[in-house]
Amino acid sequence: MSNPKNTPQLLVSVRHASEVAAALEGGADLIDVKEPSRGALGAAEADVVAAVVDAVAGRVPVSAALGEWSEHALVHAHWHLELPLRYVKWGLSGYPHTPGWGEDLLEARRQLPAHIDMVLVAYADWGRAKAIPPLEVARFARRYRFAAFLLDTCVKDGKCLLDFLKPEAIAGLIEPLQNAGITVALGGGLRPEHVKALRGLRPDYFAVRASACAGSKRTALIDPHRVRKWKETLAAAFSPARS
Ligand SMILES: O=C[C@H](O)COP(=O)(O)O
Repeated sequence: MSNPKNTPQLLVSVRHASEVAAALEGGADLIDVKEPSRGALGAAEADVVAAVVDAVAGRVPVSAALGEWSEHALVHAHWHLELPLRYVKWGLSGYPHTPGWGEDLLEARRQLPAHIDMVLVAYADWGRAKAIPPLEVARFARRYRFAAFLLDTCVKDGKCLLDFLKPEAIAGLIEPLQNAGITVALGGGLRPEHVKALRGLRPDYFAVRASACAGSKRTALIDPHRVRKWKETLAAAFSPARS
C-alpha cells in the first residue's frame, strides 16, 4: 500500500541467490530479481528466481522482472508465476501505441495468481525505448487501479532518470498515483547523490541495481556497503525532522 508520509524504502535488484545476503545485510526492503545482461527488466530464469526466493526466506517481499511485454509474455513466465512472488513486472518497450492499448495487460493481470500484483512500468526515456509515454502509463495505472507503478529508464548507458524528467514532472506523474493508493517506485541509474533533488517527492521505493553493485557496474556483485549507504541517505533525507 502506498504510504507517502514514510521514509521511502529500498528495492535492490539481484541477479542470483548469492547476492541476497549482501542486499539484506545492507538493509534492502524488497528484493527484486532480474538478469541485467538482458536489459532493464531482463528476466532471470525461473530456477534462479526460485533460488532467490529460498535465500530470502520470507524476510522481505520478492519481485521479479519478466522482460519486455510480448503476446507470449504470460506463457514465458509460466514457472515464475508458480513462485511466491509479491510483484511481477514487464516493460513496455516496443509496445504498440494504439488508441486502445492495454487490454492485453489487463487480461494478463486477471490471469495472475491472487498473491502476485503486476507493476505497471513506465520508461522515462520512452522515446528511445519506443514505449508508451510515462504520463499515459500513469493514467492507465490510475484508471485501472494497478497496485504498483515503477518509473525507470530502459537504456542503461549511464544516464539517469533525472536526465529525462525533472523532479517537478516526476511529481506530476506520481502524486496522483500515490493519492490513489498506488505504490510508486523510482529507478533508473539513480545514485545516493540524486536523492537530494528528489526528496520533495517521497516515492514508496527507490529501485536500484547499478549503484548497489561494486564499481556501479550492473553486472558486478551487490556491495552491502553501497546498499547501506543508500539506506542511510534515505533515512537522512526523509527523516521527520526534515519534513
Ligand atoms: O530495479 C532496478 C531498476 O531497474 C534500476 O536499475 P539501475 O539502478 O541499474 O538503473
